[in-house]
Amino acid sequence: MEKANNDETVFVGVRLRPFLGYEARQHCFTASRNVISVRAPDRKKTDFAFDCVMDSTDASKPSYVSQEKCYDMIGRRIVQHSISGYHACLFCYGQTGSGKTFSCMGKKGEAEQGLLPRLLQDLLSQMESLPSGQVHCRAQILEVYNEKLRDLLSDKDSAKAPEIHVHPRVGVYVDGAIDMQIDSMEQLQKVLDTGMSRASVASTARNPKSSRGHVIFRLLMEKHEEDHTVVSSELFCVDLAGRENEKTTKVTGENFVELTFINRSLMWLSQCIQALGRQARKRSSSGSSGALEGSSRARFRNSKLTLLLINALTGNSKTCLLATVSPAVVNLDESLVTLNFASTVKSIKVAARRAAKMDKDSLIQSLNDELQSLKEQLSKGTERNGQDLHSQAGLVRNMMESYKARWEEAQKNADMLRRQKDDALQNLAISRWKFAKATVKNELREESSAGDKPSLQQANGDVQVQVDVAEKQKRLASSDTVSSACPAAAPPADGTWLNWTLGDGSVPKSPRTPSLVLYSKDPGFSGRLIFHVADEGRKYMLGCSPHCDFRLPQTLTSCSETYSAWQESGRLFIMQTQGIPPPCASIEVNGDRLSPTEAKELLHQDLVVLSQTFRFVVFLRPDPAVQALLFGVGKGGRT
Ligand SMILES: Nc1ncnc2c1ncn2[C@@H]1O[C@H](COP(=O)(O)OP(=O)(O)OP(=O)(O)O)[C@@H](O)[C@H]1O
Repeated sequence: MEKANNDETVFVGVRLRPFLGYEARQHCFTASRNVISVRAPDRKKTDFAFDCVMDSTDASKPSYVSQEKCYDMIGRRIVQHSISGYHACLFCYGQTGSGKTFSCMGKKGEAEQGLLPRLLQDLLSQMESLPSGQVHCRAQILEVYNEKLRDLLSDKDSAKAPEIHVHPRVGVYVDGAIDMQIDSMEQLQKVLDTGMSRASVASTARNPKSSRGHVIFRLLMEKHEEDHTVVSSELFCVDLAGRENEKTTKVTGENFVELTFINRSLMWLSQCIQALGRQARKRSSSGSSGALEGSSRARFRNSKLTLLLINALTGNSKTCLLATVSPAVVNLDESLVTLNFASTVKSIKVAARRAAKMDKDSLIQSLNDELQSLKEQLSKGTERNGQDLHSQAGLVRNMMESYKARWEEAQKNADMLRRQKDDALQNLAISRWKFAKATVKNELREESSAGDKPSLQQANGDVQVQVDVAEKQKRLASSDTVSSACPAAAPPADGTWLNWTLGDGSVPKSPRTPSLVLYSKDPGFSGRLIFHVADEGRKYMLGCSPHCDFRLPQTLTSCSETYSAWQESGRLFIMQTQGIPPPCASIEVNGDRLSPTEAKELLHQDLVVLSQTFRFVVFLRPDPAVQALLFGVGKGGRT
């Protein structure tokens, strides 16, 4: 597992919401950059410094922090952490009605969207640039309500409540919760809407839509590699239920019971945070390793909320806290509790590590071994309580089956996407092939209408070959340099091309490395010149200079080092040298002119025209159709 260079603190942002109807417009804070200061009558002046302070009290002020700005200040970094392969967690903490759900989820309408939909949108669109079928996302939405775990994606209230387990290899595993495969933002938005519509909300004196449970959104991202390994990372976004003073609250009945559960679980969270803060201070004063002590770890087992968040808070996750506060004097005491909590969180040190690569077979094997050993213990009826062993075996079986099913589904999806991509490529290749064929046909038509057999100079109008024909034919006949890239040889005395391969004239062979194959109207020249871009990572220069790897005939339209071509993982790219103007340097691919700064991936059968003169067909794999066109195979060979 890769370790971060240095311990980092949790990123903490504070957001002041606007005044609500029940609050007298009496400010108790001032905010400037990253400091929020208490300025209230009869109160000690206190400053709190965080990573950022967001003032959303007044939309008419230039310093107003909108939902979009809030995302820029705190949300965007979560996406960066996730994309870089870290576990990441954002949690919102604050008094009831202070703006946690508004900040986290937002409201309908693009401008009012909260952090979670924004960051998911960003994350998914960044993932789109990765090779298709490689990353698979699954989402869970859970709620801890009255210390019970609820699956907000399940429509069956009667379903068995999910259970949290911390497995030494797998980490936090929620048994019995649905995890939805996510393929698009629309689908994710639907999942979010469904989950949030099932969250426990009630009207209280402080908030007509008060969350009565902690809502935990969990996105599991798995990057499947070709060597049958997987890198999994998780993103948590937690909208905590709001704290409220049990002595001063006006809530009663069921809402009061909920409040006691909320406050108790927040108290456990606070205790875990304080223990982590103490540990961080001890670590920095004694220089100790900082591994989480047993007693601190055990503390996380006190509540479902802390157990779920153990990964996010104990060091292997990049974590951000958004603390929300009311600007009003009437809520100052509660706001101070929030700011003190946020200060303690700020002192926690985490040593985040990138998620490790996991061998799929080895994980399934180790779960299977664990299951067999539990079964053995059960059959012997020894040691631990049989009921315990039984449920432990059930859990391991579920875990194993869920991983197997998930990975099989991921494999099926990847295969389907690969097939779709192959089909699309094939169609593209067919259209490129049609383009190339049409070009050839037109030229042949032009030639036949011209009547006479054209001279070499005319027939090969696309390549003004400046060589003696007899000499060239002699070279062709004697050449057997077919299969591999020629090393950069000394410039031949006759000034012809360097670093090229010639078809041997009788049994033309196709290149085995990504190549540019000369296409000419003269069948005596088509396919006879092959530029092999053989070595991965090497930049091959094309031009008329003797230093070029591939030397083009010197004409008015070609300059010294005019183009470069290179290979990356079997893919071929070309680009023109900057600063050389057209027509000296110009690249057309299938009739489209590239911009001077564009590096273009060349695909099999692409027709490339350099300096408006030299034509090449891109050859990436053995292909009878291209061979017939370029080398005359299947048409009785060359004459
Ligand atoms: N930054 C803000 N801009 C505009 N309105 C806000 C902002 N923050 C909160 N509000 C409004 O304040 C009210 C309470 O906000 P919200 O429901 O998000 O609080 P909460 O902290 O989630 O409360 P609870 O803990 O009770 O669920 C809502 O009407 C919300 O629209």
